[in-house]
Amino acid sequence: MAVHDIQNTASTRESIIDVRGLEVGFGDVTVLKDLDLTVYRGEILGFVGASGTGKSVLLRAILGLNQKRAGTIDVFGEPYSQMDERERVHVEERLGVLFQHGALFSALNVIQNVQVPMREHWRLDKPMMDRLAAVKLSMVGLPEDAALKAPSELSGGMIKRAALARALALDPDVVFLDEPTSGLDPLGAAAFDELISDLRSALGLTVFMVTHDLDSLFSVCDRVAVLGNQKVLTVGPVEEVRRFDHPWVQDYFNTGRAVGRGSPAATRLE
Ligand SMILES: Nc1ncnc2c1ncn2[C@@H]1O[C@H](COP(=O)(O)OP(=O)(O)OP(=O)(O)O)[C@@H](O)[C@H]1O
Repeated sequence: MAVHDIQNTASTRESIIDVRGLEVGFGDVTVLKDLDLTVYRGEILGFVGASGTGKSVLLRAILGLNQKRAGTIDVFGEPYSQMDERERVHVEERLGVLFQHGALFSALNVIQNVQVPMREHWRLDKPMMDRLAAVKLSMVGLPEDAALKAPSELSGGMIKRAALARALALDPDVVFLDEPTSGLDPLGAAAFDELISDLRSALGLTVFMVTHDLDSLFSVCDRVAVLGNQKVLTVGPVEEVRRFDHPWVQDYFNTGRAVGRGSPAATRLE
């Protein structure tokens, strides 16, 4: 079945990630099949679907961390799987990732965490890396004294911000966010959404955001893609996607649960 693309703007916008006919599975289990999805430069794309449908599997497949069985994934117009090592490393530098729960290295302090990608990809002396990492921490709104703290000393919101600073370490074109607001209180989640939106405007970022958070979809996402039946069922502006005739979509968006952040109803969706 072809993707139901409510707002097909392919002719006018630059595709940054183009997934066609993707199949990913593990052993006897097929998680994704015949999946098509395009991410356009400069947009914030929200990616939703029931728990366990394969949102993180897709994110990891795009990053080359999950093997695909079939299909193509083009990143910046080039097929990822056909790149040589040098091209792949270059593309990796343009993709920042905030994994679910932040995934900071517990043995490193905050500024050292931010410097991990810099050490892997760049040859810079320590004073320069310290200066660059400090800029990233300030961009995500962390106070200066957070730099030398261990991850265990940070609040949930600060962990997300530190992980975002690490995702931004190499000045990427695209950031992948896996459930960035999960575990945050309503105000913290709203502040994080605002930060994403501000960074997109300031840096011209493209954002691929896996989320369960309805408020994020309505407040910051330009388009929303829905994963179901192993593929993208529909993609478009949230106000149109919410009208898509599919039981999960109707249940998720339109059963009175798409209400304010932090309400008991909204919390059930986390
Ligand atoms: N490395 C792996 N080996 C085997 N099965 C896997 C692997 N990674 C993911 N899966 C399976 O793929 C399915 C989809 O997992 P995934 O984490 O992508 O779901 P999700 O949509 O992100 O869920 P949630 O919203 O709960 O985070 C699950 O059944 C999961 O067990």
